[in-house]
Amino acid sequence: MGNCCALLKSIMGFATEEEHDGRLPKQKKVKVVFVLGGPGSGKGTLCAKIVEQFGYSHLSSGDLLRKEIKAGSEHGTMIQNMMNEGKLVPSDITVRLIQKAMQETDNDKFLLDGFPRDEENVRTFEKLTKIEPDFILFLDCPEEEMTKRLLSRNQGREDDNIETIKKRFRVFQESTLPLVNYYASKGKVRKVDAARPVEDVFESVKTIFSSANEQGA
Ligand SMILES: Nc1ncnc2c1ncn2[C@@H]1O[C@H](COP(=O)(O)OP(=O)(O)OP(=O)(O)O)[C@@H](O)[C@H]1O
Ligand SMILES: Nc1ccn([C@H]2C[C@H](O)[C@@H](COP(=O)(O)O)O2)c(=O)n1
Ligand SMILES: [Mg+2]
Repeated sequence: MGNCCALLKSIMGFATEEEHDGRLPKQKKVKVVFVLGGPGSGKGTLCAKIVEQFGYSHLSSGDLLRKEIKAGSEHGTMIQNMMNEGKLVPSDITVRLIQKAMQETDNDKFLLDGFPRDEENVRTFEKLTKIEPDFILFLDCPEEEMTKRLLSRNQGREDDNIETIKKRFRVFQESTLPLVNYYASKGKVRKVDAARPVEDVFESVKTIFSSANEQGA
């Protein structure tokens, strides 16, 4: 590797082409599950349970972005403005945060919660990590139920207000659902009815992860 590439890698925290091959730097071969669903469908709630039972590490892209805002990083204000508008943050920023978190986590199994959200997220993730997801867990829930959950979540999220929630639903419909359909056409989507009580949803999720374990997926 040339000095220039090494320098770029140390500054930007990403691997050069020759290091890729489906692995993170340090030759880490990883399993990735994308956890998708509308705002308030229960992604974070279910991920916490999957971590406990199946030993994955949970990376929420929304949480990583919120950490950037809190840390007062270079992009913090822009990220905050985008989030308050229910818009998506540029993929380069989100993917680098995910990549860095994966590199810093001593595990080879990751749940990417709320990622990818659009086609640009997918393209950037593939380009920078060369990782293909094992499968997509899709939490299917009607907007009416998700709205009720978000308005009573009470975690101090500025985007949990009815105007922003409507914008987030629109982004989900227009940018994220087409991705779910794309992965479904490749047989990669495991869809769960998420409008039921948490324990019932988790029963379905457990079946999916147990079967993935058996198949070595
Ligand atoms: N199956 C469920 N039934 C009832 N309430 C639920 C269920 N799953 C999650 N909740 C509650 O709904 C709220 C939203 O859940 P959660 O934060 O897990 O959703 P999310 O998909 O991660 O949302 P976001 O996309 O906004 O991050 C939380 O208050 C959570 O406790
Ligand atoms: N891949 C992502 C994930 C999240 N964001 C932004 C936009 C979302 O409205 C916000 C909150 O995400 P959540 O915690 O609900 O998953 O974060 C993004 O731009 N790109
Ligand atoms: Mg969440």
